[in-house]
Amino acid sequence: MSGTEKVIFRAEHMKKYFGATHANDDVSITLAAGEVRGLIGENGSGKSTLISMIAGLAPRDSGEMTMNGAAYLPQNPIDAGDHKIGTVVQELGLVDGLPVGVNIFLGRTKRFEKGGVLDMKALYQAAAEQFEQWNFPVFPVQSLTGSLSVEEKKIVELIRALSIDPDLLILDEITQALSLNYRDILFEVIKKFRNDGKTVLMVTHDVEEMIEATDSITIMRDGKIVETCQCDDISPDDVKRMMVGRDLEGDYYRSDQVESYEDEVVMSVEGLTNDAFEGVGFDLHKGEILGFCGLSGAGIHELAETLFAVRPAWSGTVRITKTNTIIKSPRQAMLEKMGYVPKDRDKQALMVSDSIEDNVCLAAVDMTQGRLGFLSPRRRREVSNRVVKKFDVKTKGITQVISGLSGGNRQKVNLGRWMIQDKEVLILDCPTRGVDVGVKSYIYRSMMEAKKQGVAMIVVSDELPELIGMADTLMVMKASRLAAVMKRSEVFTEEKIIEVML
Ligand SMILES: Nc1ncnc2c1ncn2[C@@H]1O[C@H](COP(=O)(O)OP(=O)(O)OP(=O)(O)O)[C@@H](O)[C@H]1O
Repeated sequence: MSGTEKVIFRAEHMKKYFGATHANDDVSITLAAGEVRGLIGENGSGKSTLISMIAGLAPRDSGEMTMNGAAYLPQNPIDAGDHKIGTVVQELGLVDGLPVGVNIFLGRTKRFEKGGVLDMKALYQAAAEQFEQWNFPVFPVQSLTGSLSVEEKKIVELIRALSIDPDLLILDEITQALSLNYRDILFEVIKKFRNDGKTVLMVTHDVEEMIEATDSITIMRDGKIVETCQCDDISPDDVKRMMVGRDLEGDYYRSDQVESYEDEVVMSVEGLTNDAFEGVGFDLHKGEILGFCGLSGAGIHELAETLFAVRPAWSGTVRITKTNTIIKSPRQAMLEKMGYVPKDRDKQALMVSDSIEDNVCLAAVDMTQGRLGFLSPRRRREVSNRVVKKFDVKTKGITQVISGLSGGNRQKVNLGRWMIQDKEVLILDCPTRGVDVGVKSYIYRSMMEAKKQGVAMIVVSDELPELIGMADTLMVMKASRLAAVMKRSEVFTEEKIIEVML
């Protein structure tokens, strides 16, 4: 920032330890009014830790902060809100058992009290108005929050942060949870903040997106800030190099432009229907990467759940052709050599209070049995260490509890525990959500290796470049139905796909 700009927020010499881990090591950052600042760094570099201290979620060990010119030491997120700082954190921070409207004003319901009683009608009305004010479709504000999708929950968190009328809005990896239509609305919100002279601090692992959306970028590495640069003078490769401290070589995605897989059909889906989609049918071939995309509400994430029988089908079948088995439960799916990585890693996939070892071995139980069929502690350790090593999980060891890992490192465990197994069909819902550029390219390489060995993959994703870069076949869903099937050789372009999606 230049010397003439008004400083809105300042943090100086912030330090935070978790045991021996120095998560923030003398971090200083200054944000100006009307500035959109990006914060980027590898998984575990300390971004969320910094945000937690600013948002009043975690106390600092040392360091000073000011907000709007006054000393700032938030006791909790409500206190941060009172100082005009609104934050959307990386992990979902809503109470599932409360209505959407109540979550939006949680801890701030006093203004809806009349004679000591909450005026729920006024609260719901105000919640609906918040959605309208920011041009989001109004969600059912009286419904329980637990009934919403991951994406919808993120929007509720965003609306909650916006409802405090913040001078500083902090967004920790929100875009990766959103489909294109909601991303567009979010970018309009960010523009409005800039135009109104307010400030945004945003974290995303998508370097191109960050350069597009922000004015300047602060880069973190190993708990320290290494650089802050203006977006006008910087390329995506520059940012990546500063993040990892070296050049990242090679392309992310596969280079061939023709679909390539075997004739053998490994899974056949017919007329699959439930509350989220209708009449979905396709064949999945050995070694095929089959991508699914669609706007929010198209049903792609629910389809992934249904293929693995986590969500019931009302009609239709998912059949594994080799054994002619119709999949009716996740257990049966696992026995039929299927694996599933859900989008909601903390609620649907991982046991966050348990260790890396327990989480790996739950999914890879077949690999951890000894000769007599009992669980072998030695094999459990071997398999867990293999995941940590192969996926470069930043941790002190396999006994570390998942909740102590950064978001991206949790995702590495979530994905790695399936990818090390001898599976024939993998269903990957947003496989690279929250992982940094280096790990992303490793995941894509692992997918290509698995493909060569004949593993068939269904990749559901909100990232079109990822699907365009990796899929043999792309299925575009619209309004709960399959709207188009495209082959790699037809050359997928974002324009073509978006045209079908809209
Ligand atoms: N509650 C905790 N207990 C122990 N260690 C923690 C805890 N929270 C974070 N850490 C450690 O602090 C370091 C920084 O983590 P942080 O979540 O800030 O990284 P990040 O840059 O946000 O990563 P990501 O991109 O993966 O979200 C990591 O090594 C992480 O394991």
